[in-house]
Amino acid sequence: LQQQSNDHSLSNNFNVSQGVAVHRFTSEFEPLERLGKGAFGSVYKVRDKKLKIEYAVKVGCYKEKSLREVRTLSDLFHRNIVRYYTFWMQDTGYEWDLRDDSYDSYASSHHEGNSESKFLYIQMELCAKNTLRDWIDEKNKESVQDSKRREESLRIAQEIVCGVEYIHSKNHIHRDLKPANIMFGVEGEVKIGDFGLVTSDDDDEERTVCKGTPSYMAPEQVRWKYNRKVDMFALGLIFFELLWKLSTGYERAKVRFTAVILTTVHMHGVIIYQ
Ligand SMILES: Nc1ncnc2c1ncn2[C@@H]1O[C@H](COP(=O)(O)OP(=O)(O)OP(=O)(O)O)[C@@H](O)[C@H]1O
Repeated sequence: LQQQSNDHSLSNNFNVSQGVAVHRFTSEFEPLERLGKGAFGSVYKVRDKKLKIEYAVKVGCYKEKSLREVRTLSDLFHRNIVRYYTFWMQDTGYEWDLRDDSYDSYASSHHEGNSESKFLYIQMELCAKNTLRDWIDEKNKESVQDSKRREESLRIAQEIVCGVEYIHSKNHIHRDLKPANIMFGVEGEVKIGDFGLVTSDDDDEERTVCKGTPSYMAPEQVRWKYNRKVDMFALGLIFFELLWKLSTGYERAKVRFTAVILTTVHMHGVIIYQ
């Protein structure tokens, strides 16, 4: 697998995709299930036909910016970060037909006449289906506060911090940390995923537009000038949700409001007396 990963390094893949790999997805993998759908595209559970090993493959329209997810993932190797294997581009997309559980590949319709590859495929390790969002929702269903919740929350929180610390040590900012982007590996270990909004900690150009998920975004993230601390803001909100039952949007908004006030106080040295 390491060899395969090396063979298909960032620079090699362009050549591979323009040459032989036109239908690589369906020729090498058996798609088993659609795991999720996001802004970029869909993520599929697949089985490698030769190796008989299951992976996750993310399929979306190719844009120059979508390569930053691949670039970052290929730079990261950590137990708490979803493992990247390889990527390639095809001029055919892929659509899972939910009505009859069948699937088909399709040619791009919106870039017709353009001979360049138009779909990006990212092969990753397969994580458990339930994300941290599901874990929190499940815990919130329990009427009495589960005594194990604190214990498990602490372990999860520590692992998220480990992953984020590593991302920052490589000079990246995730920018979209939220429970739905935190998954679990085979041993229940945390796996941070969805690096679609990742940016470099010294790349001002990428920060001219407001990006992220509003309910987890640091207040300064709407402006151009911010740094890795925006990830820490999101972490704080995730820790609240891990530990306490914030079942309504109103409760969530209250926590976020408090967090914004505290951040403002911290950033501007303002003390508010009530
Ligand atoms: N490696 C993986 N293993 C298992 N499931 C995954 C994996 N990667 C993603 N998923 C599932 O697919 C869903 C969509 O993935 P992801 O968030 O990466 O896509 P996206 O298009 O970038 O979404 P977004 O709109 O949040 O940016 C996730 O919520 C998760 O449930």
